[in-house]
Amino acid sequence: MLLSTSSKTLNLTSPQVMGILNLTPDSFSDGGRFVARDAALRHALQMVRDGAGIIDVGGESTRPGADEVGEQQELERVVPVIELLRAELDCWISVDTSKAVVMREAVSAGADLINDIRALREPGTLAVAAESGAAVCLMHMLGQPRTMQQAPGYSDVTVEVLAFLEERLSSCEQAGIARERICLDPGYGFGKSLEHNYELLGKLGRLHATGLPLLVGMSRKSMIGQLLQRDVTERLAGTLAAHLFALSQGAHIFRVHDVKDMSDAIRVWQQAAHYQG
Ligand SMILES: Nc1nc2[nH]c(SCC(=O)O)nc2c(=O)[nH]1
Repeated sequence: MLLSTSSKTLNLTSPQVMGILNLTPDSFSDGGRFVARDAALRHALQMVRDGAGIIDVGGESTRPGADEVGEQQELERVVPVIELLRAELDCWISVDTSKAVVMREAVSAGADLINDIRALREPGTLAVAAESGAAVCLMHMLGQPRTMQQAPGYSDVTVEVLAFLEERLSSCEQAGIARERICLDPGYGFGKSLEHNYELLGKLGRLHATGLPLLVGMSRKSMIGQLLQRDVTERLAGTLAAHLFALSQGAHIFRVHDVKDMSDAIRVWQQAAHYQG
């Protein structure tokens, strides 16, 4: 299984860890720690040393209830950092954004993957993604971050998430984005109740129907915190368990804050899986 841009390819026969680099002062789990550019670079370098194959750079917090960030502010947060990372790192760089202009400038600055929680539904984003040549992650979200957790409802969450992703996939293909450039993400915590999230994790294998790589992101999220009644600094064990379950269901890319721990967990899991009958 591969994920490609117009000029390079990511080998997904081995699980890939995507390290989260939040450049937003209100990010719920490390808000404000990495706003300074040199701190951002140091953290990214450490995540690569710890096993990250992708660094995900985000300039807008999309935790439940978060307010939107303006275009100029998001550009000023992410573009200089992507330029800095590009100059120092060989790994893939993704930009976590839903804005067309941020996608365009981030890819020009060296981003390899457009990670869009709104699955290229915002104005101009399909065209920008298509002409950028970057890889794309299409994620399911019900509603918008400000209100998505108020009363999410589905008749069958897995069926509806799969249908949404297949619809976005066909929109991408019509826009000229080749399937080899696309990975899919069920969007844990984005318009889902606790039960919806765990049903979607338990049935994650259903999303292989698309034949595309799967990216999952559950790191320190409320689906861990609510179940365990743990605050955000106490969610590592739950985070690792959830992502190893996704690995057992064939997921390919794991978007986490704690890269070293996730890399260690994957190695131990793979060592045993190697001997599985
Ligand atoms: N593809 C993808 N991108 C994301 N960006 C965020 S921001 C909220 C947080 O990290 O809690 N979550 C995700 C996710 O689950 N998947």
